[in-house]
Amino acid sequence: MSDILNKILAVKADEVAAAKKHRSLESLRREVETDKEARAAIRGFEASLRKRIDAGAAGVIAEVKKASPSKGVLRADFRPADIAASYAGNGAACLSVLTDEQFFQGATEYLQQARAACAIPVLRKDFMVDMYQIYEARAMGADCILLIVAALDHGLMAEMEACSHELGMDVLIESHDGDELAAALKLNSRLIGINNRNLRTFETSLDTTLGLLPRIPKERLVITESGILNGDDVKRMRDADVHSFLVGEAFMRAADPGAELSRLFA
Ligand SMILES: O=C(O)c1ccccc1NCC(=O)[C@H](O)[C@H](O)COP(=O)(O)O
Repeated sequence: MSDILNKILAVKADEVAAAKKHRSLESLRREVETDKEARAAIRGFEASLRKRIDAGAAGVIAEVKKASPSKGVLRADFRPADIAASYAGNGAACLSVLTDEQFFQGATEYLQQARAACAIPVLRKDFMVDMYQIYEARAMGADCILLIVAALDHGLMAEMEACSHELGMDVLIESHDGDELAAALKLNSRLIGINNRNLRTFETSLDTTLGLLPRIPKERLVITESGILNGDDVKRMRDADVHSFLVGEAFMRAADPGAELSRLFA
């Protein structure tokens, strides 16, 4: 069955094949592994979230996303550097920047512009299907990558996680149901994302996070993702002891994304 997630994954496989023709994995790997300056400049993604949470605040991963398959264009006047500076100035712990072009109107340059405009860590938000993209993520300056359990078999996911850690990046493992969560918990990363949105149907419910929460050991850091739209949503999560949030649409639709972050998480 070809749902949107399958379509995205098929396009990704083609994109990676094309990228490898342009530049080999060996060449990309060599650049990443020998760039000591870039390695030293990696910003700690998990550390930034934990710092906020330990101080009693929410750990907000603020998303820089022009458009999405479920909602279309969210922000026509899209200036990643301004958005990033606005988020950082209003208490975001980290950024998530869409680099997928075809489905989210994202770009590698947007990640680079956003990261250069602030001092907080940046997640490359894309659909990883091949080891090549892990090196690509580091080469473009990402501090963290996303692995979506629904998109990967366990062996490849474990290999991608190990490689990312070796390169100094943190890894956010995303799941949406009990089986995916069980697979996520077999990995080493402490960052466990629960996506409230079903990526195949777009149905979104915060009950997804609340339902899976009791199964997650305390040493993992739970990040509730998608569908956080107002103060009641934030309160519902914080009352359940969930203090990390990945938010896109609510900020992207606001005239001033940073001011909206500040208002939502006041
Ligand atoms: O957002 C979509 O329409 C979408 C469709 C298919 C795969 C992934 C998709 N979104 C990625 C995300 O998970 C969200 O960008 C992120 O969690 C923020 O969600 P929101 O606050 O609801 O914009």
